[in-house]
Amino acid sequence: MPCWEDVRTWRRAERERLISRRPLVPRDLREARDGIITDHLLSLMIAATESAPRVLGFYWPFKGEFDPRPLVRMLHRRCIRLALPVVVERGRPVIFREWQPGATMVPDLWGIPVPARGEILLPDVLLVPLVGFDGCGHRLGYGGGYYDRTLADMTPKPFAIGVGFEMSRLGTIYPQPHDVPMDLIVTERGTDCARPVTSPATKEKTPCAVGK
Ligand SMILES: Nc1nc2c(c(=O)[nH]1)N(C=O)[C@@H](CNc1ccc(C(=O)N[C@@H](CCC(=O)O)C(=O)O)cc1)CN2
Ligand SMILES: Nc1ncnc2c1ncn2[C@@H]1O[C@H](COP(=O)(O)OP(=O)(O)OP(=O)(O)O)[C@@H](O)[C@H]1O
Repeated sequence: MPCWEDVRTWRRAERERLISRRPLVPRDLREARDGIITDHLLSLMIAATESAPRVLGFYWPFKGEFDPRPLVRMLHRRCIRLALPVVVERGRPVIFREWQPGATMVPDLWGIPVPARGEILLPDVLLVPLVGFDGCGHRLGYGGGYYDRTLADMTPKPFAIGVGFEMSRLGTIYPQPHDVPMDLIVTERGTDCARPVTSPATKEKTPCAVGK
């Protein structure tokens, strides 16, 4: 494994490359791709499986991320509670504040809207945006380490679903000890996971299906 200094330099360049490619995809293709991912996630979440949430942590999309808002509006109608990550301190885990349709939003440090108020919740399933990812469920984010710190800190650990696009797939992200792998990756091609997953409900190890 290369040293962390080299990995950090490589990650910075890869992030820039991957983020700059996202807006180049024509809008109609992006919308179609988001629709397919929404359908995959909806089937995962309404099935009685390890990925059916009581409280779903999602994110407010920025920089061309998959838009989970149509999905969460459907889940809200099914009485699933929803929460958004809020950075309360740089370099610390995020908290999750409840979000409901029509909630008053305020911009965070990066201009990402977060709920102005709301109960602090502990999601049992988490949607995590991917800047890049590899076939072992490792992800590249924006470089702040927020999701890694948050997942390392949460007990019980939520079922983490990385959401991204096939164009962001990498051979490896050169995983480091602090990188927390996703339990499942969802792209427009389907679900992808190379390791056994632990159900938050049963804590039993279940073989991870690679379904397309
Ligand atoms: N939609 C969304 N919301 C989210 C996240 C996310 O990844 N996506 N977060 C997940 O963490 C948290 C916000 N964290 C962020 C961390 C860094 C940057 C960012 O763009 N940072 C630098 C580059 C950092 C570096 O390379 O050192 C930049 O301004 O370009 C943005 C958000 C919580 N909310
Ligand atoms: N659990 C942790 N405790 C302390 N520092 C951490 C932890 N997890 C990650 N970091 C630090 O965060 C920094 C960014 O890590 P990394 O490059 O993996 O970010 P990322 O996964 O792309 O970002 P994000 O998780 O915000 O999307 C690194 O310097 C790393 O050491």
